[in-house]
Amino acid sequence: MLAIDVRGLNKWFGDRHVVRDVAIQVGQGRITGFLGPNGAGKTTTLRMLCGLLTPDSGEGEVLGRDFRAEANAVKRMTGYMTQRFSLYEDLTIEENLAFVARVYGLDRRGQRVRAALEQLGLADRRRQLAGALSGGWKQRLALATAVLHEPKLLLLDEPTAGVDPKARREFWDHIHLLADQGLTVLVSTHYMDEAERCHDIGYILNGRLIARGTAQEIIARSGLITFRGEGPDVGRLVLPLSGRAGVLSASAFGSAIHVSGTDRRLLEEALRHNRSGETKWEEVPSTLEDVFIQLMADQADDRYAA
Ligand SMILES: Nc1ncnc2c1ncn2[C@@H]1O[C@H](COP(=O)(O)OP(=O)(O)OP(=O)(O)O)[C@@H](O)[C@H]1O
Repeated sequence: MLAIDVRGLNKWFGDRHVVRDVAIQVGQGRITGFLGPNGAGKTTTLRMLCGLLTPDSGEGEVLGRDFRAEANAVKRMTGYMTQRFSLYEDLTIEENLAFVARVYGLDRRGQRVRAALEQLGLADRRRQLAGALSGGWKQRLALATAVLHEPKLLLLDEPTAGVDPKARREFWDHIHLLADQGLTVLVSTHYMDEAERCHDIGYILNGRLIARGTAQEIIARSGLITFRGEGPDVGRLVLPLSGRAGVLSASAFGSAIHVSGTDRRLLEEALRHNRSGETKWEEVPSTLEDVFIQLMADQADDRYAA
């Protein structure tokens, strides 16, 4: 079942066309990550889908409603967790939840607060002041407040920026539990590890949705071939390789470099040319990061062409 089925989505800010003819379908209970450079139009797209921002054009359904005519109904069924979520630092976890429940005029308040505390593993800490919590726990509380009204759609804006790896993992485990219960999740992110935890990915560039699918599908469709080079000072090869024909991207990963392209012959020729004898090359499966680096490089080329 589709939670989102929208086409022809456009948005202008003044004379700037920031979302261009986006068509998108999202299955119910799927977690979809949206990636793309700063200012690409991710947040604007997601806010329009959730009824938080009025599009200039577009038609279709979100959560079974006409997403433009019934934008308010869609908005009410959406939970929104922004990067800079606001909590009341001098209230406890439980008081924060109870406060949000009152502000939104929710029914069954006590029951909802108890359920959210349980669901997100906050019950033992419910009397702790929000201000005294670590980043990971604050973020979990923010998630609890975002789902208190039992939304059908959850919008997360770079949800684990600045959170340590253990807390990130636990946060994502909770997101998956919510999705398993039918919640559809849209995530805007710059982090590859977050993207890899999503079921599907959308890549937005200059307001256009240019890649869509699972990580594996996007990697396969890119046709990207990647070689990994290892050896002493291998990082110094990044610059000379970057300029060569057939090399779409070259970048350092720890003590190795990844060199990618779509034309095998040209790529191998470039590597042969830079062979120093000390560098060992092996072909490796392209990663999502390799593909995104290439997509970003394409954008740079577009700019030069414009
Ligand atoms: N309310 C607004 N008024 C005018 N311009 C806006 C408004 N909101 C966003 N923009 C512009 O629209 C473009 C797309 O912004 P958007 O926030 O959707 O990008 P993004 O892909 O989410 O970027 P980031 O990764 O930096 O969050 C940007 O150039 C931004 O400056």
